[in-house]
Amino acid sequence: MPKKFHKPLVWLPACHRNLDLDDPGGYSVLADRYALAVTQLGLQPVLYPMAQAEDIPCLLPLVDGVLLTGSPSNVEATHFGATALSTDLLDPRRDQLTMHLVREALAKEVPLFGVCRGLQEINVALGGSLYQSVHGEEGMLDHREPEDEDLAVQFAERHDVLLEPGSAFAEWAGGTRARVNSLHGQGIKRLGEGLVAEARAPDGLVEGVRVQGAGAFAYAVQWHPEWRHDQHPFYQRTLEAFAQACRDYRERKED
Ligand SMILES: N[C@@H](CCC(=O)NCCCC(=O)O)C(=O)O
Repeated sequence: MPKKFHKPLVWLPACHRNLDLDDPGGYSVLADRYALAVTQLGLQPVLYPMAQAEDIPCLLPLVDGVLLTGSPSNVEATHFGATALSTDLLDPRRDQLTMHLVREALAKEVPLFGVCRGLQEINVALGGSLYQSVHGEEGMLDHREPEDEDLAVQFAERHDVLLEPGSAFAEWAGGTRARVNSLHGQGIKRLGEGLVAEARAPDGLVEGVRVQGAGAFAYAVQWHPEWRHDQHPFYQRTLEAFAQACRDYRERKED
C-alpha cells in the first residue's frame, strides 16, 4: 500500500508568460517565492499546468487549500464591466480559471488565500470592480513598486495599513496598524459580494478582506506576505493561519 503523502497540498494557479519569443507556445510560471513560502509552512505547492475551469471539480478535491498568487498581469477589465487599458499585460487563461476557482473553493469550503492579484481576482469573481490605475485616481497614493530598484527595495515596507479592531488581521499584526509592501497598479474599487474590508491603506484603499460567512479560512491581501515572511511577524502569522486552516481541512477530509 503506497504511503499517503503527509503534507497538505496547496494549489497555486499558474501565470502564463511568453518567456521566449522564439517559442510562441508560452510558459506556465510560478514565482518561487510563493512556492518557497508554502513549503516553509510545511505544505506542498501544486501547480496543475494547463488546468481549466472544467477541471476544477476533479482537481479541487485533491488539494487542501488554494493560494492565488500575485502577477505583473492585470485582471482583464472585461470581467468587471470595463475596458482593458492598451498598456495592460493580460493573462486571460489565469483569469478564466480563477474566476471559477474562487467561487468553487468558497462553495466547497476549501481554505482560500489571495495575494495581490489574488485579492483582485477574489474581489472580481464575487462581483466587485477594480481601479485600473489607482495612482490616477484623485487623492489616491501611487501603490506601484519602484521597478528600476532591486527586489529588496521593490518589496520593502511602503505604507501603513489600518486594521479593523477585533479582526484576524489585527490579531496577526498584534495591533490595528502595520507596515506593508506595495507592488500594484490596480486596486479594489467596489467590494465584491460578501467581502468585508478589514485593512485599508492611508488613502482609504481596501487592502485586506475577509469573506463573510465563509466555512473555512477565506482572506485576501493586497500586499505580499510571502516576502521575507520569516523577518516580518505580521506576514508570518498570516501565512501560519492559512497553513493551519489547510492542515485542519486535510484532517477533516481524512476523518
Ligand atoms: N498586476 C496587478 C497585480 C499586481 C501584483 O500581483 N503584483 C505582484 C508582482 C510581483 C509578482 O509577480 O508576484 C496590479 O498591478 O495591480
